[in-house]
Amino acid sequence: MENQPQTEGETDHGFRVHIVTWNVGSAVPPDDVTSLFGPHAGDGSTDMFIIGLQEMNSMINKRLKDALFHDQWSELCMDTLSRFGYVLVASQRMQGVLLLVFSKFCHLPFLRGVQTEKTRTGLGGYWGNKGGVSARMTMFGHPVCFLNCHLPAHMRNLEQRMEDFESILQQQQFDGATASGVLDHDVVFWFGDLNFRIEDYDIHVVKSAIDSNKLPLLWERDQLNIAKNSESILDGFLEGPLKFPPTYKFDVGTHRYDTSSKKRKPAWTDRILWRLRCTGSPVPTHNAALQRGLTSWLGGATKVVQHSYRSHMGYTCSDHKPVSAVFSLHFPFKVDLPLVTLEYEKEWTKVSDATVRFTVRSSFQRSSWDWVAIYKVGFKHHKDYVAYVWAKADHGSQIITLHTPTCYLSIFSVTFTEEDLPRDAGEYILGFYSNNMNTIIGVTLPFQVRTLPAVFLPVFSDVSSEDDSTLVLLAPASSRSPSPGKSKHHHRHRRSRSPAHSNTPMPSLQGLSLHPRPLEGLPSSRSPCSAAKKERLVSPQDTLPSPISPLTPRSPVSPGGGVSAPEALIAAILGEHRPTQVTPTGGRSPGKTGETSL
Ligand SMILES: O=P(O)(O)O[C@@H]1[C@H](O)[C@H](O)[C@@H](OP(=O)(O)O)[C@H](OP(=O)(O)O)[C@H]1O
Repeated sequence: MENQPQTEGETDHGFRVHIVTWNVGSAVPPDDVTSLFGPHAGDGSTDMFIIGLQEMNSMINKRLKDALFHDQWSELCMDTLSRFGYVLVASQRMQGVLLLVFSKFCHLPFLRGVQTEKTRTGLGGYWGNKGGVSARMTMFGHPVCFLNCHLPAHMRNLEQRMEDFESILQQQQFDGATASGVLDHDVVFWFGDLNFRIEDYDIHVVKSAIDSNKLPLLWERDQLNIAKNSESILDGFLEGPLKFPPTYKFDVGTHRYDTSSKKRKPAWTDRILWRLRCTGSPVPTHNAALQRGLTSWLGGATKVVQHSYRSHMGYTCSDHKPVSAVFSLHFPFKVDLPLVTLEYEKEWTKVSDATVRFTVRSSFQRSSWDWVAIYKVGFKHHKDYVAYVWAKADHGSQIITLHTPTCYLSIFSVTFTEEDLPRDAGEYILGFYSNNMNTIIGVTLPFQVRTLPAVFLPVFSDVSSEDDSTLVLLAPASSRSPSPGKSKHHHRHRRSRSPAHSNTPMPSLQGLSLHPRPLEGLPSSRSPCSAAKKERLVSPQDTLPSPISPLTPRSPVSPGGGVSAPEALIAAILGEHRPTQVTPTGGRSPGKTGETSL
């Protein structure tokens, strides 16, 4: 029963995932899609938002434009969700089929091994008007896959739908030893315009069942419900009750079912299902006996509870209505030790103090193209930074190496230049981007930056504050002061190859003050994304501009590539203070994996 939908509002404190699917019928996006994300989109109760669209306008001129910029739907979703503190983690598009994965930024360090796939099934596999796009990752150590499909239309094509789904599942293979196929993941969410129809009844019977709210009559004639009893490929897929009317097909601009000459029968074409692997992923540890014991003791499998499954009948721009579902995921254990932790080295009371220390676990494989960035809360994706500096393994100044029972930790520092520092007041975070893992793998809590009236600020001197916790960053107007670069008191650690360096003379800085944000973990800012200085990242390797999608993995990463147990968990269970030692040479070398062991 635990996998059965609960009634809305039931108390549950899992990891909340909100999924939306919508066949947008080539429509231009409406001005506001906030309601798709539920009445509580901004209250931080949702951990991830997943959006699957089908039939986005993919005419050739539109696709060229979208290739140069983000498509309008992605922009709209990013604009909407970034206001609430959600960051785009993955996106995959195939012609009109799009998948967007957003997460609260505080979860980014624990979403690893992000990979995407796409499979064309249109025109015998040559055309991407139909098919599937997916994104997979481990969430706190547990492999989860999201698959958005657009299957063939029309009542008669039931068999083709099943064949296409099977072919998508077969063709989508991810790198890595575990969870290489979609169904190998502990949890799979399958959604989209699956195009299943209501059999037998004619259009009048279907419409009258809808009008008289006798939906259960139609459930038993729904092709997907019927197929679940006979098609082995559908084994294990679960779906909540269809308590909303069929979401297809409407006259565009109305709430009226199709009155065109096509006379399509209403159907629940737009669906959201989920599937759990029979046995969950094992608790990661080197000790096989310990692993078996812990896995069985902890229950082994991730549990999923559905909290709502509904349509959004108010939208009229497409011949389909959007459908959404909210789930909570209950992980038997969580891998929640960050691979990289960041901290401000000290109070940034002057420009030369803008130093960030970051601690890297030995098992994390660094790259020359990793960077530390300042992000304004409300940022949209990992390249939506205010500024960044390379965190090169060879250039970062290593401070110390600490040996712990399970690994060794190396501490480095990087320094932002005056030009890098935020000009806008607001909430910011620091993030560490891993090029190998193609994600932000370390974040700080948000901190406040306040602009102070520069006229009151002495040049290059600390400003006292009534509040002891207030950190004040001073930066004088250049017209009133020498360049800090020339000041012997304020030597700036300008990195010769810092991507954040600009040759353009920068406008003078306002006085800024940084305040540690008192709230723990949860982003609450709804401020729109900063229009502050943005510089395109051009790595020394790159001769071309950055990829169009900032989230396209540059190199395959290996899912399930060995996530070791959280020490605290093992220690707690074993009653030991010191868990089994994992040495850097203990067979846990991350190699090329995207999911580096702890
Ligand atoms: O645009 P695509 O991806 O090639 O496929 C079309 C799409 O599935 C439409 O929803 C469908 O219209 P209906 O929903 O009205 O059936 C149309 O059928 P049609 O050819 O009968 O118009 C399909 O050809």
